[in-house]
Amino acid sequence: MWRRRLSALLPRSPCSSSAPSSYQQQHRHILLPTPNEKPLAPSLLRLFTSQAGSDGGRPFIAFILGGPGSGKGTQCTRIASDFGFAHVSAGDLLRNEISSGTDQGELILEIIREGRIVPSEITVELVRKAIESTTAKRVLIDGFPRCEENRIAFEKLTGTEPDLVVFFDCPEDLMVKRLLGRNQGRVDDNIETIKKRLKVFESLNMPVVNYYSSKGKAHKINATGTADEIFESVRKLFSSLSMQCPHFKYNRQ
Ligand SMILES: Nc1ncnc2c1ncn2[C@@H]1O[C@H](COP(=O)(O)OP(=O)(O)O)[C@@H](O)[C@H]1O
Ligand SMILES: O=c1ccn([C@@H]2O[C@H](COP(=O)(O)OP(=O)(O)O)[C@@H](O)[C@H]2O)c(=O)[nH]1
Ligand SMILES: [Mg+2]
Repeated sequence: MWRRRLSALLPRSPCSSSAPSSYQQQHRHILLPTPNEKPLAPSLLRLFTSQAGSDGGRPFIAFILGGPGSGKGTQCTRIASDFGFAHVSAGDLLRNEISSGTDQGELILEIIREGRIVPSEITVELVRKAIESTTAKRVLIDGFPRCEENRIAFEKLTGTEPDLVVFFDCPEDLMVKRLLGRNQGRVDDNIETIKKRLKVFESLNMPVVNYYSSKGKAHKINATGTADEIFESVRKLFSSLSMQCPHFKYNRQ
C-alpha cells in the first residue's frame, strides 16, 4: 500500500503559486472550532472509531498545518511529549536531505531559499518512509501537505487519509515577527523569503486546509498568545479525542 509508484500517481497541475481559486474563496470559513471539552461532532467521532492506531494497522495520522511561524513545530513538540506521538517534520526531512550533500539536496536548498514548494516526488517519499519506519501508533506530520498536489499524491501513494487535521490560525504580522526572531540560521527566515512564503501559504497551503475542513476533519486553533496558552487549546482537543475514541488511548510518559 505504501509502495506505489509516485510518478504515475501525481496529478497534472504542479504546486505553483496562483490567485486563490473560487473553491478556496468558498470554503475559507468552514473550519471546525476547537472543542471546549464538548463532545466531538459525529462525523469527527466516526474518524476516531476507525482502526487507525490500533495494533496491526497503520498509525493514527494527524496533519499539523498553519502558516510559517504559526507555531506548528513548537506545539508538535509538546503534543509529542504529552500525548505519545512521533513528530515527523516535513521541513526537517528536507533539511536533512540538504545536509546529505546530494544533487537532490542542492535542488531542495534552492527551492527552500526561494520559499517555493519542493516537488511531491521528493517530499511524499520522505514522509512515507518516515511514517513507515516509526513504531509509534500515533504520528504528527508537521508542515505537510503544502499544496493540493502534495495532498493528492500522498493520499494516492499511501491509500490513506489523515485521521485528524489541526490548523494553527495566526495573523501575518505575528508570523513575521516570530520568524524574524527564530534565530536558527535558516536560509528562508529573511523578510524577502518570508513574504514569498506567506503568499504561497495563502494561495497553495490554505486550499489543503479548506479541503479537509469541507470533509469535517480540520480543527482550527487560535495561534495567537503564548505557547502555553495555545497548548491549552491543543491539549483540550487531544484530550477530548483520547476521552471519546477507543483507538486514541495514550500513555503519558
Ligand atoms: N506562541 C508563541 N509566542 C511567541 N513565540 C512563539 C510562539 N510559538 C512559537 N514561537 C516562536 O516562534 C518561532 C516560530 O515557531 P515555530 O514553532 O518554529 O513555527 P512554525 O513551525 O509554524 O514555523 C520560533 O522561534 C518559536 O520559538
Ligand atoms: O512539505 C513541505 C514542507 C516544507 N517545504 C519547504 O520547506 C520550507 C520550510 O518548511 P518548514 O515546515 O520547516 O517551515 P515552517 O512553516 O515550519 O516555518 C517551506 O517553506 C518549503 O519551501 C516543502 O516544500 N514541502
Ligand atoms: Mg516548523
